[in-house]
Amino acid sequence: MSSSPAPTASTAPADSSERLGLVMRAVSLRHGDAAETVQALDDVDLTVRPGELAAIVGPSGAGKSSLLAVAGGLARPDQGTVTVAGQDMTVPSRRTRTALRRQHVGFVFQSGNLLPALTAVDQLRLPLRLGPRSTRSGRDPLELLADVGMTDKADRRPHQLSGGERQRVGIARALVTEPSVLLVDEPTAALDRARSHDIVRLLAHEARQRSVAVVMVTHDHDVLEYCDTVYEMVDGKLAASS
Ligand SMILES: Nc1ncnc2c1ncn2[C@@H]1O[C@H](COP(=O)(O)OP(=O)(O)OP(=O)(O)O)[C@@H](O)[C@H]1O
Repeated sequence: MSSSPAPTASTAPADSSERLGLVMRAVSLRHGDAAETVQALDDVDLTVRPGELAAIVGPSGAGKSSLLAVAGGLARPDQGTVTVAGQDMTVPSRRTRTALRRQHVGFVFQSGNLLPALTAVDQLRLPLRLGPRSTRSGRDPLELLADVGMTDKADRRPHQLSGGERQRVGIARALVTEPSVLLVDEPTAALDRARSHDIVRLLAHEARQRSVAVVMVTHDHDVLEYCDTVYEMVDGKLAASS
């Protein structure tokens, strides 16, 4: 783990480089109803700058998935502010949030979440077609597959790929629209130790190379050495890990 940039779970005003990444301030989210309420996020502050790979660790039920959902505009917080590339991800309109998400956010899931019928290169072409006009030029899918070491498997479907290869395609797919923020949920859950290291090294490399702010939820303490910052989440509260 490198020592810079320093963890920034603070309420200081965002500078211009912060604004290009992810900024969450005093964010709270409750699930449930009046009878039973869970405080999934409790006054969370988080800044992830472009080029930074931030890891979030913590026990099951701590609120990690809730944090990713709010950061990507999938859920609206009860309180607080969330910006991605300076855009407000908490606006009431679901349609606006979807458009912002497609333009500025990429998601990587546990096991790639690829569409079974599509070849690797078509997995990357699809978000370019679905995205807003500004993302349609995006990155060249074949070039991006080359960057993640998948050139020779561009025409394979997911069932013809290993777990690590599927995850590489999932990462390339998330990057093809040139997002400002990448939200990554347990990318190594289905991988052995060597593949896990490869994948997180790749994420760190891509974050720096493309100036993307990456938030990775993980249970895998083995891969934290590749992360710039590590946060711990417990009972909805986020703290910089010592
Ligand atoms: N839709 C929901 N309705 C009610 N409670 C929910 C809902 N989604 C999550 N919760 C609760 O909110 C809390 C935080 O859940 P969350 O999924 O964010 O945790 P997590 O840290 O991602 O857990 P895990 O590591 O097991 O995936 C938990 O107590 C969970 O039971």
